[in-house]
Amino acid sequence: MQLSAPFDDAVIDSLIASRWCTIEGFLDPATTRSLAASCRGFADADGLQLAGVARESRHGPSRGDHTRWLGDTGLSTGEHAYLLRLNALRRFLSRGLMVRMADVEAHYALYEPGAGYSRHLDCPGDDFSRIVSTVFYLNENWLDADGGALRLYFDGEAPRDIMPVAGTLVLFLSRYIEHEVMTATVPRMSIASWMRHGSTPKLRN
Ligand SMILES: O=C(O)CCC(=O)C(=O)O
Ligand SMILES: [Fe+2]
Repeated sequence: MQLSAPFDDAVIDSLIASRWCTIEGFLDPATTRSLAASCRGFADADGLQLAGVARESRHGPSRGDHTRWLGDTGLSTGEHAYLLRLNALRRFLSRGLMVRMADVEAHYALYEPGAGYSRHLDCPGDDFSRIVSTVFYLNENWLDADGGALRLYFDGEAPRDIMPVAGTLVLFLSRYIEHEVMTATVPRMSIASWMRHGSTPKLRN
């Protein structure tokens, strides 16, 4: 797959109609594998930190993932490819949704077995600078029995579970979709990203 492969207009239609969608094969398998190896490497070298909400808050959502922001210490080839593709998607969505998203922020996340992230919105307090949330999954050979779904909640409808399978990118409108990371029985790796209005400082949580 080319990094410059076009995105399907159905992505825009789904985001408008349902406020979420998935893109399969967002990156090629080799790049996806290299990102998984980097995430594992950071974990092994103590290069991930317990995420902000877990460290700082006794109220609000509880969260057990360990994270590392992309770009804090330069970019690997795989990270560069990921951010190129994500920024192409940001420009595509900005046009399609007619919302100016100027910026992305992205972090690796590793959930060890038993860790989750309770039901929450990605817009803490009154900060609505995050417009679109995306999560790119890095887990090859994931089984339903491993758990670890991302559960999306909707008013008056059954929740939807997305399995964190390598190559899948899930997208949703940050302001509207409450969601939860269910615990897994094996380590669960991803890159969570947000497309934002560019005018406010990054949230870093
Ligand atoms: O990993 C996921 O599926 C979702 C992560 C999430 O909700 C977050 O980082 O805010
Ligand atoms: Fe979230």
